[in-house]
Order: sequence, then structure tokens, then C-alpha cells
Amino acid sequence: MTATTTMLDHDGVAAVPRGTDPVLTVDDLTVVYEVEDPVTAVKHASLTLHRGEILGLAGESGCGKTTLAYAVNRLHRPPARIASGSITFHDRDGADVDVLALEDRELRAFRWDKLSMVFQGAMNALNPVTTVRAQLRDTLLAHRPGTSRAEVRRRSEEVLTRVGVDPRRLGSYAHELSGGMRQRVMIAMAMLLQPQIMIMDEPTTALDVVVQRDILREIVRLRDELDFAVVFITHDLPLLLEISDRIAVMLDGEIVELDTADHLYRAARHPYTRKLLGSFPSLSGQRGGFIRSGVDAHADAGATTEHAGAPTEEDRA
Ligand SMILES: Nc1ncnc2c1ncn2[C@@H]1O[C@H](COP(=O)(O)OP(=O)(O)OP(=O)(O)O)[C@@H](O)[C@H]1O
Repeated sequence: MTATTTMLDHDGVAAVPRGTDPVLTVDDLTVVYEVEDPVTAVKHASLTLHRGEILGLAGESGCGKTTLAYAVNRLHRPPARIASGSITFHDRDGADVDVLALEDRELRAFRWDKLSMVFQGAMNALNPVTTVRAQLRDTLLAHRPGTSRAEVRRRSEEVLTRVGVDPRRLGSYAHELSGGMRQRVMIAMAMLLQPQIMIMDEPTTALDVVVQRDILREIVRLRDELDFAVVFITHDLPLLLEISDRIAVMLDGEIVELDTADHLYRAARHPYTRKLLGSFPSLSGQRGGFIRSGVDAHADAGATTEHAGAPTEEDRA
């Protein structure tokens, strides 16, 4: 995927955070899987997501990215338990919401409306026995019960168009759509209520590279237009460097570095980040250029291409 994602030439993504207005603050979050030998999957993680920014979350498999994302949306299930910390959503209207204190009913209202999530394989989450139209309508009416039929239709057509799906597909069932289309429908669903945050966990990994690139372009463009914040999770660091404003690097449950994409690329401080950068040949200039606007394809990322990016004891020190 690396070689192709480096072709994604989005050139309007700001290298600095889009404003300093926070939309989400995660403070000292620790998540433990209470199994026989408990696993602390997220360790004292703190981060602030700014309104309208794309924050990339990178790190090798098993470092805790998904656990962190699920916890932020309170989607974690036992044996996962939040052992410490706080998650605060800063609503556009000025109210602060203590996410960990939300009752079930409040939580259902919060999800999709304020914060939505698209996860890997989400395309398989579409209901196979109802049409796209019915699924969009049900989500909309569950959150905005008074919405008129005309408005439901208008909004459903609008979100599909935004993600590049012909509104005539409203009458389709999931099995009548390609994987890329189904994933786009899930992204449409996630933006239906105009949330202020979208968490995307490997949203395009199951798709072929051309479709991935199209969808990513769409996400960046939609963010530019609609100004929601995105937490984008992937193993694919070159891709994150292209689409993110800032990137958080996780190692063994800890956020070891959080910086602007440009700064991280040019001057990563943590040895593990440098190793991650070095594990993608396309970033070291040896296999074609890295073309994120304003980034020097031959800048020395301070690493070689020989390592596979696996952390060592030294990284963890
Ligand atoms: N249900 C579970 N029970 C016990 N341990 C778990 C459970 N789910 C995840 N873990 C452990 O928690 C740690 C973090 O897993 P997580 O899935 O959050 O990582 P990740 O960075 O998202 O990985 P990937 O990129 O492969 O999805 C891993 O050590 C994993 O083995």
C-alpha cells in the first residue's frame, strides 16, 4: 500500500493544527483488559484533538490504537475496563461533556450525533436485509425524530453524493454494492448527523489501493468543507504523513510522540518514531519521492530502510 499512498497528493492540508480550539481532551487514560494475566493496552494516554484537524494515530499492531479509539467512544466491552483518566468532549455550543459519565441513553444520543466511528470492515456492518435508504432513515430518525420525509430524503441523497455514491443507490441492498461503495455508505452514515468528530480505524484497509486513495481524498476534502475533526488510525505512516495535521505515535500502549506531521517527518524525537519512518522505503527517498506538499522527499528522517519498524528494548527505554 505504501507505494500507492505516497501518490496521494493532497496539497491543502495544513502542517500546523487547524486552530487551537479543542473538541476532545483525553487525559491520563488507562485501559486494562482484565484477563487472567491483565493487559494494560493503553497507558496514561493524553491528547487534545482540535476542532477540524486530522490527527493520525500510528503504531505497530497491538500497540493499543483500537483500544484507545473504542474507549473514547465508550465502545469498549469487558474484559476491557477504563482504569483511570478522563475523556471530555467540548461541544460547539460551549458545553463540556464528561464522556465517561454518560448514561446509556445519553451515550446513544452522543454517538453518531457528536462523535461517529468508521472501523475496518465497517462495510460488513450494513444490514443485509434492508436498503441503504432505510438504514440512513432509521439512523436519522433515531436521533432527530421530527425530521420530515422530504428532509430525510434530501439529507440521505446529500450524504451519499458527498461520499461519491450515486443517490440512486439508496434503493440498493448491501450485497448489490461493491466493497468500496459499502465502505463509502458507512462513511456517509458516519457523517449523516454532522458529528464534530469522526474516528476512522483503518477505514480503507480492506479495499483495493485505487479505491482507498479515492476515499481518502474524499475524507480530506469533506473535512475541509465541513470542518469536523478526524482521528485516523492506520499502520500506514506514509499515508498519515500525507493526510494528517498532527500525528500521535503509540508504542506499547503509550503515546510516545505527538507532533505536526511535518515536524515529525523532519525531526522525529523518539527513536521508535524514527524507526517507524525508516521502515517505509518510500519515506527515505529510495523508491521514488514522497510528495506531501512542502516536504522534502530527500530529507533525512534519521533512519535507514533496513529495519522493519519493530520496537526494541532501547525504543521502550
Ligand atoms: N479482548 C482482549 N482481551 C485481552 N487482550 C486484548 C483484547 N483485545 C486486545 N487485547 C490486547 O490489547 C493490546 C492492544 O490491542 P489493540 O487491538 O488495541 O491494538 P492495535 O494497535 O489497535 O492493533 P491492530 O493495529 O492490530 O488493530 C494488545 O496487546 C492486544 O493483544
